[in-house]
Amino acid sequence: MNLRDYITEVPNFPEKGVSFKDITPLLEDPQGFALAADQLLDFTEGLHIDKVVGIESRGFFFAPLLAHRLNAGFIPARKPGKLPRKIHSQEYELEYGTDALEIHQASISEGDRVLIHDDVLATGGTARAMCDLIDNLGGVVVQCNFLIELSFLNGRDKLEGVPLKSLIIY
Ligand SMILES: O=P(O)(O)OC[C@H]1O[C@H](OP(=O)(O)OP(=O)(O)O)[C@H](O)[C@@H]1O
Ligand SMILES: Nc1ncnc2[nH]cnc12
Repeated sequence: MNLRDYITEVPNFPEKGVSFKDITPLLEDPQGFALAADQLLDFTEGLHIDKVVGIESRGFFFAPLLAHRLNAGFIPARKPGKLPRKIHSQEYELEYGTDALEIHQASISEGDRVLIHDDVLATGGTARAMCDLIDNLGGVVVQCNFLIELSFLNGRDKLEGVPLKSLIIY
């Protein structure tokens, strides 16, 4: 099976006009899961990576596995108010209003080479915020990788200069 065959498109979720890309069938299938993990890892071939940042919540499905296989640390980027120690925060724009992502300040050291992983690149606001957060802490974003890219939303335009890789492009 092709990776795309594991994704179910759900029309009008979570709101009218949105075609939601549901990755849970891929997660539920051991072959699909392994194929996706292997191909995400292939994207990082030849790169030295110290830390893998996964974005809450769907970025948490693969980021820890990638970190383990790369012998790198896993860093959860969380929605506000969840992390107990000193944090760094970055706001980003949603269709209506703003949200923010936070990581522990101590999680990134100056010069750390960081892979950012999330399930979907849509408008790019989330990934841009994450890149800015890592930059501000002195880390170097060596790649952002995604299971799915919704190319018609032009997320790449917000991430100019950042190496981007996506497994499935709509
Ligand atoms: O490129 P963008 O337009 O910023 O959108 C992409 C983000 O949207 C989804 O997360 P969501 O906020 O729905 O949260 P979830 O992972 O907790 O479901 C997805 O998992 C990405 O993180
Ligand atoms: N259409 C979509 N499907 C799944 N996740 C998303 N995140 C943002 N847009 C999405």
